Amino acid sequence: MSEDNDIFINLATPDQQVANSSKSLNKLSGGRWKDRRKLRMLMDNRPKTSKRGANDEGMDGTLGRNEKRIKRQEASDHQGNSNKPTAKQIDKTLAQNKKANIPKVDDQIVSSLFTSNREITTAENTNKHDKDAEVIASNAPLATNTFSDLGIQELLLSHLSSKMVIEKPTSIQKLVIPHLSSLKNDNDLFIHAQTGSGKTLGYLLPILSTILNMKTHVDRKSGAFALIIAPTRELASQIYDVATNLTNCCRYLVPCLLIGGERKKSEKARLRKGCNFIVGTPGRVLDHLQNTQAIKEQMGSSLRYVILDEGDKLMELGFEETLRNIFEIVHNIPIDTKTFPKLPSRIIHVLCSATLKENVKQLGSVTLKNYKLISNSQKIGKTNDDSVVAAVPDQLRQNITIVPPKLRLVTLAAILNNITVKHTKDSDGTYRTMVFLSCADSVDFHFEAFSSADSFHRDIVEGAVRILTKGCTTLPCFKEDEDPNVIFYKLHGSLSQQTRSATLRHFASKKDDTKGKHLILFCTDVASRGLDLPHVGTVIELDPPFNVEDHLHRIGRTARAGRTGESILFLMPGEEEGYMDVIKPFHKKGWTLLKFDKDILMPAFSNTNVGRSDMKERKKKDIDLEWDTNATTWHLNVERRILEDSDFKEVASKGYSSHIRAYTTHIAPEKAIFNVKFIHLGHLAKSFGLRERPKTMGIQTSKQQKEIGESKKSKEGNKNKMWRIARMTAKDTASEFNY
Ligand SMILES: Nc1ncnc2c1ncn2[C@@H]1O[C@H](COP(=O)(O)OP(=O)(O)OP(=O)(O)O)[C@@H](O)[C@H]1O
Repeated sequence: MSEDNDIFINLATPDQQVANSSKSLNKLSGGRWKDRRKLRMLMDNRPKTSKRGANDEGMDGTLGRNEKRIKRQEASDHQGNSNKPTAKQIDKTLAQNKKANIPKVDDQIVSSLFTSNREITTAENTNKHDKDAEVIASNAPLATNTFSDLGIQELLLSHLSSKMVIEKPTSIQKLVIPHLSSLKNDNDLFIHAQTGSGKTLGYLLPILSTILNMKTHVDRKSGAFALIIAPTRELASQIYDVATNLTNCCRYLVPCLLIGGERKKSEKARLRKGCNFIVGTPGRVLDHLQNTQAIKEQMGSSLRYVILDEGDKLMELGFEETLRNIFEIVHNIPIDTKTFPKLPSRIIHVLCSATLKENVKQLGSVTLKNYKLISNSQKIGKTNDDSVVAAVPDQLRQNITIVPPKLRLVTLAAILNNITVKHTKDSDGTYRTMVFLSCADSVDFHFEAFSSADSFHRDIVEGAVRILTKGCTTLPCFKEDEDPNVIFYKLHGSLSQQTRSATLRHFASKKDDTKGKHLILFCTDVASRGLDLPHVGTVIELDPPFNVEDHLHRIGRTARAGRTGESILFLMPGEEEGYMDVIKPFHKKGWTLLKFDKDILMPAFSNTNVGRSDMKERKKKDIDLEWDTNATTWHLNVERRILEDSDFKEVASKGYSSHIRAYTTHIAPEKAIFNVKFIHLGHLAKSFGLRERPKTMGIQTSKQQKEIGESKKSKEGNKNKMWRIARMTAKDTASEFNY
């Protein structure tokens, strides 16, 4: 199939064909969208009073609006075409609009959100969630076992129960703790378990317990017993926090954190003072091993455990060489078995991963000797590249919504609105929502779109954490005279380490300024791995994940350690609907298909009155409680901001362009599902508040074309040009999008 053929797949829909039969329709531009709509309806022979269908080609003919419209159409057809406007009438209406001095908006066609959308083909949910079935949380602590049964040292037992409120082990801890605590088992370990099943305590507890059980005097000068390496700074910091929490019961043992973005000098000073657990990212750990003498001295007599957390991600991010170098140095440090005879006589390697992929096996062959695989084999599914991935926790409620590209932003607003209404109005509990996006620029756009519509917000962490204040109306449930109770956050790899850390700290905090609020974090996949943020209630995947593992890790930020949680995956109509077959094996408990209009937009935009941002006070006659009108007004407010604010327009254009480029990086086996050629790019631009695709994406001015001497390429369509540019840049920038 040619590229052109592919591209046109999503352009023609039955409604459009009808609409396009009237040539002059395409010429409608300028004036108010309502006037153009009226005119368009007149030309379609629709009665004046008719409302737009929720989704003219929507799922199951949703809401019956489409049906009603067709009936009206049939009735008027029956009466003959006497109502059909003549070309003269159309010209007259346009002239009247002109005469009335109706402002033109950039001379662009402001398309409606609810028309010309691609048909949703999924009529039936083939993996339906059974609401009445009994669900046992699969990553919860076990009722019948205790840490004492597993031989955990007494000091630690009382600390776990009194200070950390952890009483019973999870299933993976039950398997790992005895193995790592016993001197008889000196084979390496491969820990493979569901998200949120407590892997961190699974390896930290037995190591600390073994050290305390030695009954030998130990302090920070005794040396480093364990080296723990994680792929991201956030995850390394989190493991460090857990280690610090645990060692609060024996403060003479000290953990140390080595991550990029922090001052190396102070890390060196800490290493010189002595530490017993080194936690870090691969690059920084290697840097110290090569340049800081103190770290090697720390490891001389004591190092017995090397842990690689999120092994598959370490390999995916290209750390193999760095890890090889780390191991070469570490293995060359001679072990003194006499000082601590009750520790293993060799270094035990532990590899943690929720995925058993070829690259992890490769890492295993570099690092593990005679390893034992510890996993919960009943909860495993296979991906299309034959990797084995732990399935979704049973108690996680998955939802999927198929949303046309034009409606993605407003549907997201509606979901955030509905969660805010449900969880913050009558509760003082904090509710956390994470929204996953494909790239940093898209995170920036969504953060700005929701948090800085007007002056009603206050920065808490400069440019990355914003609390909304009285008067803000970015979500339909906000009332001008009430505090919105919402804080927005953003997190991606282009922010400084200080900002990233401060943002996560605030998002995770349980203090007064977050109490009773809805905390909403827009983030890239930098937040998908291993992060254990307290009580994340909902995970929204606005952009589809780049592979199944990422999907499972993203949604794994909720429903952790037996708690409940829900996630919502956005897919676009058409090829993307096929993604449900890809993730089906991992969702043993099924999912619920949400209709974007009936289940999401209607509850958010009914019985409210979204005011136009360009009108201070609304006249009574303008008040329209129809949900679709409110949704359209909300979207037009965003579009208007973009037209008026050139900085915001740039953020939106960058967000859109990077989003498209990121989209082209979907893995080869999923290209039949996620292919930029299938997307209606103009409609997608709308979800970034843009009324047309940014020119820089694929349209070169004639001057630019001359400059680069590419006159031949002028024959190339805009869409193909953009696709070509995207393909060219995708290769170089792939990693930038995920992190
Ligand atoms: N035995 C337990 N009882 C109750 N809570 C626990 C227990 N063990 C761990 N937890 C809690 O469970 C949460 C998840 O733990 P952890 O981050 O180690 O999971 P994980 O398996 O590493 O998840 P991921 O694969 O997503 O990284 C943490 O908040 C932790 O405090």
